[in-house]
Amino acid sequence: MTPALLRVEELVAGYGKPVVGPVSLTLEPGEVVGLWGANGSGKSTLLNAIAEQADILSGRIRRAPALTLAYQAQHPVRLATLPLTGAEFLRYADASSTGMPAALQRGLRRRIDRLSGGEYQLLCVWAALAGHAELVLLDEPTNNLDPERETLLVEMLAPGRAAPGVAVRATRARRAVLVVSHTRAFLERVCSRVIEITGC
Ligand SMILES: Nc1ncnc2c1ncn2[C@@H]1O[C@H](COP(=O)(O)OP(=O)(O)OP(=O)(O)O)[C@@H](O)[C@H]1O
Repeated sequence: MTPALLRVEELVAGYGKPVVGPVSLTLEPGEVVGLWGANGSGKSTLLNAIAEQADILSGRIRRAPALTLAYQAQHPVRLATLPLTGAEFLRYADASSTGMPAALQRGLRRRIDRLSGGEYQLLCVWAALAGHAELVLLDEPTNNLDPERETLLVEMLAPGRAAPGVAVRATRARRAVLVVSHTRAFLERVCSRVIEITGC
C-alpha cells in the first residue's frame, strides 16, 4: 500500500484561539482534493496549519517523511517593480515550462511585474504544479481568472477534464494537491473529493 502524503486528524487550528475544525482528511499521492466552505469558515487557516503558519490547538498533522510542499497563497505576493521574466521566475521556482499552454508561454519572455493579475496568478500556479513539491496547496487559484484561463487551470489540475482541444500537463503522478475554493462548481471539475470546511 502506498503511504499517505498527509494525514490531518481531528485538527482544530487557529491563531491563539480556535478558528477551524475539528477536521480530518487523508491525502494520497496523485489525489486532487477540494476544501469548500463559506467566507471565513477557516479554509486558509487549515492550509496555514498544514504549512506550519497557524497554531495547532488540538489533534495532529502527520506528514510523509521529508515531504516537500509548495503553497500558493490567496493573494500571491508581487513587488510593484521586479525586473524578472516569467522564464526566470520559473527557474527560481525550479519549475519546468514543458507542457505549458501557449497562452501562458507568452508570459515567459515578459517581466512578471508587467503581467496582468490573471496572467501572474496562473504563472504562480504553474510554478507550484510544475516544480518538485510533492504536496501543493492552492488557495483560491481561480482568483483573477477569466473563463478561458479557468479552463486552462482545470486542465493543469485535472488533465482531460477541460474543453476538447486543451491539452496541458503540469501534474505529476505522485503529487497531491489540496485546493481551496468557495466555488463548489470549480472544485467539482478538478477534484476527486470535496471536503466541506466549517468554522469552530
Ligand atoms: N493571522 C490571523 N490572525 C488572527 N485571525 C485570523 C488570521 N487570519 C485569519 N484569521 C481569522 O480566521 C477566520 C477564518 O479566516 P480564513 O481566512 O481561514 O477563512 P476562509 O474560509 O479562508 O475565508 P475566505 O473564503 O474569505 O478566504 C476569520 O475570522 C479571520 O478573521
